[in-house]
Amino acid sequence: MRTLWAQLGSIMGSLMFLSAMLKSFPPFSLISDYLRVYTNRLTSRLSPYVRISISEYSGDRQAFSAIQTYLSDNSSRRANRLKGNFLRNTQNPLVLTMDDDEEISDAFHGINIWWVSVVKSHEMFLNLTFPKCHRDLITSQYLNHVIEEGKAIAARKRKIKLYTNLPGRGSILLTSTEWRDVLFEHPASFDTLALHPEKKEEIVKDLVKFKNGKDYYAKMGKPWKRGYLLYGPPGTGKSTMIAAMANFLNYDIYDLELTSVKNNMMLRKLLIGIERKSIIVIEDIDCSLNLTEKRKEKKKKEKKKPEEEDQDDDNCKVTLSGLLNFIDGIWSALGGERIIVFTTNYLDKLDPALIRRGRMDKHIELSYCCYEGFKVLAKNYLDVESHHLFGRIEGLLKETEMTPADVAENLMPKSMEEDNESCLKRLIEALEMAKEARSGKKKKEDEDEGNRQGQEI
Ligand SMILES: Nc1ncnc2c1ncn2[C@@H]1O[C@H](COP(=O)(O)OP(=O)(O)OP(=O)(O)O)[C@@H](O)[C@H]1O
Ligand SMILES: [Mg+2]
Repeated sequence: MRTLWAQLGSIMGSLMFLSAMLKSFPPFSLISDYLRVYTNRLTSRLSPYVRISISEYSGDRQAFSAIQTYLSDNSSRRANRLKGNFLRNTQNPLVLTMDDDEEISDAFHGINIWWVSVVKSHEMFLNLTFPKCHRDLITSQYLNHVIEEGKAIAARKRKIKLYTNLPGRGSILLTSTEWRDVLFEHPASFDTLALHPEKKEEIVKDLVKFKNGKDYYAKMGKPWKRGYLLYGPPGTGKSTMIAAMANFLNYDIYDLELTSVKNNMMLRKLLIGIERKSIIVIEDIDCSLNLTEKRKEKKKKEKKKPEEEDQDDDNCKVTLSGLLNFIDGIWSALGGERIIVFTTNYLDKLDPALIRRGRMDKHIELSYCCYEGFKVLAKNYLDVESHHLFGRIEGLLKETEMTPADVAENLMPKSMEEDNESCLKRLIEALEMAKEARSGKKKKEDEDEGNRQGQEI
């Protein structure tokens, strides 16, 4: 049928060509117009097909790119002529899309549909042709299906990126800063995180609620954002948890190095450049604020007048209020689906204003390795789920304070030949040493306390 129609189409095409030729001779221009109008009418009357032409400037740019994604996915499997584009910073940099004027076919509920990509005067059109009798189904259901499927394909193919703020290009004086991205390929997941299962489940549930919470936040009239404060000693998995969060949510990470942001204005500029579906991370927030404190002290020494100080605050550094504005003010106004994570080793060093509830919605403590955490690490590093030495390790973990980082280091085989038993024994040895050191320290503290009390008496 389509072949027959294609032949008829070429006859109509010839008539259109004739009309265009006649147009160039003024005496025949009226005939030319008639010929063109009637050929068009005849074509649409006779044609058993409908053609819809969608322009890239048709309004909803997102819908157009979703259709493109859907067609690219289909075309790379079916079309004979493809266009290849190379992407930066990806493992599979070649992206294939259908070439101009190449046709690909699709089917929906048994109906055949044909798509052609056409470029006219620098404008791209996606033309779809389908049998006239299915007009309602195609316009009401098929097009929605294509857009939704295209969005889902894009989400599946989305690669997580890690952004860091670095000095702007050409900025010798380091007065400007901009985001630079690399592909984020950290393998951490909640499955491989050494954490008590109940705590893990609670965090995962919280993240799922946030990710699916668009309507919920809108109903509450609150911006779609959530703040997490991760605190605990070094090596307890704070950074690893951020990586697991990004992989779980499929969000980009924006690692904000606050100490290299010169002032509030620069901070604002950076924040405006953050896309949605992102985790904004400020690691070691206590150190960033320390820096602010040190500047304050320095200024006190220089004995500046208060007005001068305020001006300096705006011009020379990121202030606590600038940061709070980012969390509550500007940040809230920037759209949604953003998570902010602060990490610190010292919870008590932080300004209460920064961590009050509502700003940091959830405080998560990451602490020394528990037995449940050890079992996860043993599975990760040795692929072992039970062993006769596990009981001994469980007892020792209760009596010591060893970080998951240290447990992992001891568990890791030192050579290809080293067996599980030897790795577990090394961990037991390290735990016993830590236990001894701990009891020695405690004894010394008790003695010191005794001496002190003795002196007081
Ligand atoms: N809870 C954990 N689960 C799994 N691995 C962990 C965990 N904690 C630490 N590790 C391991 O130890 C290494 C260091 O952990 P990580 O960098 O996440 O610690 P941190 O809490 O961010 O430390 P710091 O306070 O120094 O930044 C990681 O590469 C990881 O292999
Ligand atoms: Mg860290």
